[in-house]
Amino acid sequence: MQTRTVDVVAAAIVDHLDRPTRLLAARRSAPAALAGRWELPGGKVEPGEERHAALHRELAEELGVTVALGAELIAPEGAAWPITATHRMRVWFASLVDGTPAPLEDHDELRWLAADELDDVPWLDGDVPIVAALARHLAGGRAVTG
Ligand SMILES: Nc1nc2c([nH]c(=O)n2[C@H]2C[C@H](O)[C@@H](COP(=O)(O)OP(=O)(O)OP(=O)(O)O)O2)c(=O)[nH]1
Repeated sequence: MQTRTVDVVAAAIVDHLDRPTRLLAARRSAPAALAGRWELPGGKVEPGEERHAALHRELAEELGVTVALGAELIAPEGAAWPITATHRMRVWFASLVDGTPAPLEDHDELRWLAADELDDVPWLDGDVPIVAALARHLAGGRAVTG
């Protein structure tokens, strides 16, 4: 039987899209198997929902913020990052437009991490290559505007 792939969207929220130096990381509080691991805020795209709309909805629900989306962080093989055997994730850079991020839902801690601090937290396994790509952007100081 073929398993359907679950589409996830997430945001690499940075301090500035024109010269990113820090990334907002979120620690999961549930489910138990993932609690304590760090990720990019976001979630599953609902049936019939457009990806950007899903991402804005998730960020409002989880962090209480509005963002401006920048460039997409494209995976080496196609746009989507294969985060688990059944889930693939699209990632966009984003910057805050309104609200102060708070761990309202699904997370119990948030941290702004500089390029040399990204390894300080235990990321979800599927995020490790994504974070490595993000580290290069933070260190490189190039614009990630849309
Ligand atoms: N949001 C997010 N999910 C990730 C990341 N890396 C990773 O492997 N995942 C996995 C964890 C989950 O199995 C899945 C996303 O599910 P989720 O629980 O965040 O989605 P959701 O907010 O829509 O949750 P729900 O409605 O199903 O409760 O993708 C990441 O960086 N961000």
